[in-house]
Formats: sequence, C-alpha cells, structure tokens
Amino acid sequence: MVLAVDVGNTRIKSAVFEGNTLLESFVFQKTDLEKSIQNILNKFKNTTYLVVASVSDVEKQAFLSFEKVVKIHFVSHSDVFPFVNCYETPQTLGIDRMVLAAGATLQYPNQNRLVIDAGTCVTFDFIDENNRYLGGAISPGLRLRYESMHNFTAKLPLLTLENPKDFIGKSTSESMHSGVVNGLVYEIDGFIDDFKVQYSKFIIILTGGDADFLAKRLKNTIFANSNFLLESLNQTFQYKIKND
Ligand SMILES: Nc1ncnc2c1ncn2[C@@H]1O[C@H](COP(=O)(O)OP(=O)(O)O)[C@@H](O)[C@H]1O
Ligand SMILES: CC(C)(COP(=O)(O)O)[C@@H](O)C(=O)NCCC(=O)O
Ligand SMILES: [K+]
Repeated sequence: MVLAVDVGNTRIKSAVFEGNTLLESFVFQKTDLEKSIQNILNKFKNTTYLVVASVSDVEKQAFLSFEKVVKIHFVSHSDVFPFVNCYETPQTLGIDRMVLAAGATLQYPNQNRLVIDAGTCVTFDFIDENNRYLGGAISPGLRLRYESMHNFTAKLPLLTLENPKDFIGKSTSESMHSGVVNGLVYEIDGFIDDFKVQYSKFIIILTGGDADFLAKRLKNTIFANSNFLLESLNQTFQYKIKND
C-alpha cells in the first residue's frame, strides 16, 4: 500500500492506494500533519511507502519520524517523469504541476492534455500528444482573490465563497462575488478557447479544492476529479519504481 501526501499551500490532501485503487482519502491542516499521518498509518497497517509531493514550506523533518515504519519518498525534480519537460525554467516548475503532468501523460496516452488545478492558485498545464510538457499559466485561486481584495483595499470586506446571483452585481458583496466567481469562470473558459484555436483536440482535466464548484459553471463541459493529483502522485511513484 502507498500513502500519497499532497502538501499544497492551503491544505494537505492524502490518500491510501492499493495498486491503482484509492481506498480512502483525507484532508487536514499543516498543523495536524504528524498526528493525521500517524492516524492513517495506524488504520492502514500494510502501508509500505509514504510518497510526498510538496509545494509548501512544510519541513521534510516532519515526516522523518515515520521512517521506522514506512519507506519515504519525496518527489523531486530529479525523479524520472514520463514527459519531456520543455519549461524554460524546469527547476522552478512546481512539483505539483509535474505530478499532474505525469498523471495526465500516463492516464491519457497519445493525446493533447490540459490540466487545470483550482487550488490556492489556479494552474494550467499543457502536455501535447508527443508527451512534451509545454507550460501553462498561474493565477490566483478563488479564496486568494477574496482575501487579496480585502487585504489590499480599505473598503472591501472579507467574504466567503458564494454563488453570484447575476453577472451584474447590485451591491458591494454581489459585485465582489460576481468579480471573483464569474471572473475565474470567464478566465478558465477563455484559456480553453485559446487552446482550442491552436489544438483541434485535447482532453481537459479539472482538479483542486474548487474543481466541483467551478465545473458546473463553465461553458465548456468538464468533469471534475478532485482526486486527480493524489491519483497522479501514486502513478508517478509506480512509474519511478519501474523506470529507475
Ligand atoms: N475547508 C476548506 N479550507 C480551505 N479551502 C477550501 C476548503 N474547502 C474548499 N476550499 C477551496 O479550496 C481552494 C484551495 O484548494 P486546495 O486544493 O486545498 O489548495 P492547495 O492544493 O493549494 O492547498 C480554496 O480556493 C477554497 O475556495
Ligand atoms: C503555482 C503553485 C504556487 C500552485 O500551488 P497550489 O495552488 O497547488 O498550492 C505551485 O505549483 C508553485 O509553487 N509553483 C512554482 C512556480 C511554477 O510552477 O512555475
Ligand atoms: K494549483
């Protein structure tokens, strides 16, 4: 069994896999890391590997106490990946984006793929049918948009995510909900439309904490898979074991 752990900038997501089957998934805060991992390992005693992909400042140290019971692998830029990395600064490419690109490459062979991860930031990643990772885009995620408008203005309140009533906001809060939610929906649909101009066919994978909320609002029909990063992490690790 593999315990896959995705350390994002907002939360930690993890799941236990038996082969390719996800047995159970968990979400927790960084402050609960050690306690939560311990609980998972107590429940799934046959776990042999702990595989970590982190884009956050959580220290490796926090995991090392588990070395007595499991083998630990921290996914890094020097691992083997199933795609050719064409990013001009490969060493600064987020590990989460590399894992997503690997998962898309392995799960959807021989086709163009666009991966959208709506987390703290929204990331767009494109891997073409020749398995070349081309790059994409990074922009603020939904919660970050609400927080930054509040933090960098004098008059805007801190709101929590809400469905906009209409695209025409008739109050401060309605205007902010429309700007944040409709703005991101237009952005995602706009990017997809731009890709459609250059690539006649590609599959789209939408994941991240806001994937379900966004999927039903997009003009383009996209099915969200909130577990795509964890599934990809498990697959990236299996690929590494086979190809190292
Ligand atoms: N309980 C929650 N705590 C924080 N964010 C949440 C929660 N539930 C949903 N979200 C949404 O998830 C987004 C963060 O996604 P997530 O995938 O957890 O980020 P990351 O991978 O960067 O840690 C936020 O924009 C927020 O709107
Ligand atoms: C863009 C990100 C902050 C996204 O992180 P997340 O929203 O998943 O927490 C992360 O992938 C990152 O730190 N990337 C490094 C820069 C790059 O990918 O080019
Ligand atoms: K992201």
